[in-house]
Amino acid sequence: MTSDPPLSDAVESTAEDIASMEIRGAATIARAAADAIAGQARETADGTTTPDEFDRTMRRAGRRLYDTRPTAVSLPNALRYTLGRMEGDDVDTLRDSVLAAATAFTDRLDRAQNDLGRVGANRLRDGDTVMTHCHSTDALSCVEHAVDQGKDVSAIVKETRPRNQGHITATQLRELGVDVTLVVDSAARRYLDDADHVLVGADSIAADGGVVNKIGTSGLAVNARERGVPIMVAAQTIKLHPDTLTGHTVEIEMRDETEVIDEDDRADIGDITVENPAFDVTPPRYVDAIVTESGQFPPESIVTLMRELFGESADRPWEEPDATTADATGPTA
Ligand SMILES: O=P(O)(O)OC[C@H]1O[C@H](OP(=O)(O)O)[C@H](O)[C@@H]1O
Repeated sequence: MTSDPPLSDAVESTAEDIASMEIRGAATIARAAADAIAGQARETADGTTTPDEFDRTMRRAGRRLYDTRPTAVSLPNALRYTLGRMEGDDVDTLRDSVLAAATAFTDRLDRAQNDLGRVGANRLRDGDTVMTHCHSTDALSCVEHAVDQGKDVSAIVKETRPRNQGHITATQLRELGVDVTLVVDSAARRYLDDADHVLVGADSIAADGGVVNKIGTSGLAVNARERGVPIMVAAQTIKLHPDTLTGHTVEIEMRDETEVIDEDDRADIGDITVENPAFDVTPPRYVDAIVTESGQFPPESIVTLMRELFGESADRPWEEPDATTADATGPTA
């Protein structure tokens, strides 16, 4: 039996960069995955490949990308869109169908983020202060549109340990001309009295309206509710997790402990356990609005939009055609 040929550099390097978080953020991961699938399609359609081999290689590329990070559903949704539209009886037609789907997908991403930003901006008033957590391009789009509308917006930016994505948020908000106050995560409750909104993104949204986002979001939301500060989640519809329609839960990624403490410090402390969950689940009752490119929704009604977009269940085109569909389950927070 011959072994499978290596996957393209586009897929291998994208998979490595997603796993190491060189490429990060749910929408950015989705775009990179679609581009990598297009790169694989171009490379595989080299004139010697059969249609069956093309199909098998593309699915293998999808699996390589799928296996990198488990929580952000934008990645499998990008694979659903691109591989799910692969069709044709010859390799050129198969390749062209994948390339067209990848281009359509990335165009939709741009439009969705822009449309969502306009909706989110309507919730922000002149003079408002938002508190942010992590770095979300969807959330920043809302601020950018508010600024474009001439509104003066300020931000309290949580650092977001362990990887400090708050620094990226602070940099990009400054580029928009927004006044930024950077705080450590544990100072959030103290500064909530100065905030008019909590504004966060999402990695996945479950059918019950639960929001899976960077670890610390749920605690922030509980504190914000106690202080009466509304919680707005900016999430284009590729963040909707169709497997949750059929009762599956969203797997929470556990990352390496060296992100939390370096090996020397750890050795000095002695025998301890270090846990590093990347995400948590904010129950729908703590979320005021989910802002998408299709308008804003109370979390309890997001399931309607999810059914419209995905039907009752979602395909897994990165799997072999005869593979069983079991396994989107995993530990949840
Ligand atoms: O798609 P956009 O809004 O850019 O990002 C969505 C989310 O992705 C990030 O995760 P990570 O930093 O990749 O672990 C954050 O949790 C952020 O809210």
